[in-house]
Amino acid sequence: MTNPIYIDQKEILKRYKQPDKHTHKGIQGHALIIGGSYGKIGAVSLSSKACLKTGCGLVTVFIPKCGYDILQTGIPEVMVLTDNQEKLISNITFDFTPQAIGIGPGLGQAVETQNALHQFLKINKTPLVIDADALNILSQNKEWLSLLQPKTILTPHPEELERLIGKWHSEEEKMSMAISFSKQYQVIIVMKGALTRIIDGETVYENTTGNAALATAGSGDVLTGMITSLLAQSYEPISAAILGVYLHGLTADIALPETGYQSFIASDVIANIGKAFLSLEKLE
Ligand SMILES: NC(=O)C1=CN([C@@H]2O[C@H](COP(=O)(O)OP(=O)(O)OC[C@H]3O[C@@H](n4cnc5c(N)ncnc54)[C@H](O)[C@@H]3O)[C@@H](O)[C@H]2O)[C@@H](O)CC1
Ligand SMILES: Nc1ncnc2c1ncn2[C@@H]1O[C@H](COP(=O)(O)OP(=O)(O)O)[C@@H](O)[C@H]1O
Ligand SMILES: [Mg+2]
Repeated sequence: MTNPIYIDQKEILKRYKQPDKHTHKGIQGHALIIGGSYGKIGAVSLSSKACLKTGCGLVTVFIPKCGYDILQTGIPEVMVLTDNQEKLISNITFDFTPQAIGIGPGLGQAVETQNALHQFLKINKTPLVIDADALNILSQNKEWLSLLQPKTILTPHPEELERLIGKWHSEEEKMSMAISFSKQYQVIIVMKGALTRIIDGETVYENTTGNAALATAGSGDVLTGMITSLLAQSYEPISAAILGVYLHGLTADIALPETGYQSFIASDVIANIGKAFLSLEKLE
């Protein structure tokens, strides 16, 4: 493995763009988050709220019918489209053009949902973040990987990564398998874990923020929303991944003195996104 590029303040300030003071919600990016199934609507709630709080102008979710009231009352700022099915997604349709899509949090892996993902991937040309069950479905149908647009962002945790690229026997082997996979399918891999690395072909980035407080349900769903938001705001895919991972980790570093490791939850990531952005502005 070549030496990684550290994702630190210097790397972030090269990429971070302050919003234009004349901007408006119509040009600040419209993101679509697709996911959820019965019992896992929370994953979409977390992801879509994080998406809004990371600065895009509009967020729509596409979820099964059972999540409609939950989303509309829980996060009134988010717009909601529903599938025909009550408990799962079976046919992904929407009548607008988002600037970025995040798919997978809480999605489940029902056969109908697998078919819906397949049909979606066949026609999708929008910048895309793929997480959680959407990754698991791809792992079971590896021939669909060739449908992905170049620079699609995949965000696996270690178990999802293993399902996707196969078993490794050493850290070196893991890295070389991930690099080969990234090159073969031209995808960006956010390899999540206690240490998060981002693979873009031969180039490897290593994050410097975050701590064990992030080992909590839904923190990855939040990351998906954050990266999708940055992608919708016209960041290049690699910059959206780098900035998203850095800000996500920073929220836990900022909150730790108040929450400790134990009481920090995914909603605390969302609550601290503002402070994470403000700390970048101070550095400029
Ligand atoms: N509130 C909600 O609705 C939540 C929904 N979630 C959804 O639940 C579905 C299943 O996702 P899960 O990730 O829980 O299930 P998975 O079966 O994909 O992964 C869980 C397993 O992965 C391994 N793992 C995870 N992080 C690891 C690390 N850093 N090092 C080593 N091993 C690690 C562990 O063995 C763990 O038991 C997804 O769709 C996800 O989005 C979860 O995100 C939890 C919260
Ligand atoms: N010990 C840790 N130190 C730093 N970051 C961690 C640690 N454990 C988990 N994380 C981060 O938390 C997130 C967990 O994502 P994921 O496993 O997908 O959670 P979920 O599916 O529950 O939302 C990832 O961004 C990961 O890098
Ligand atoms: Mg996850």
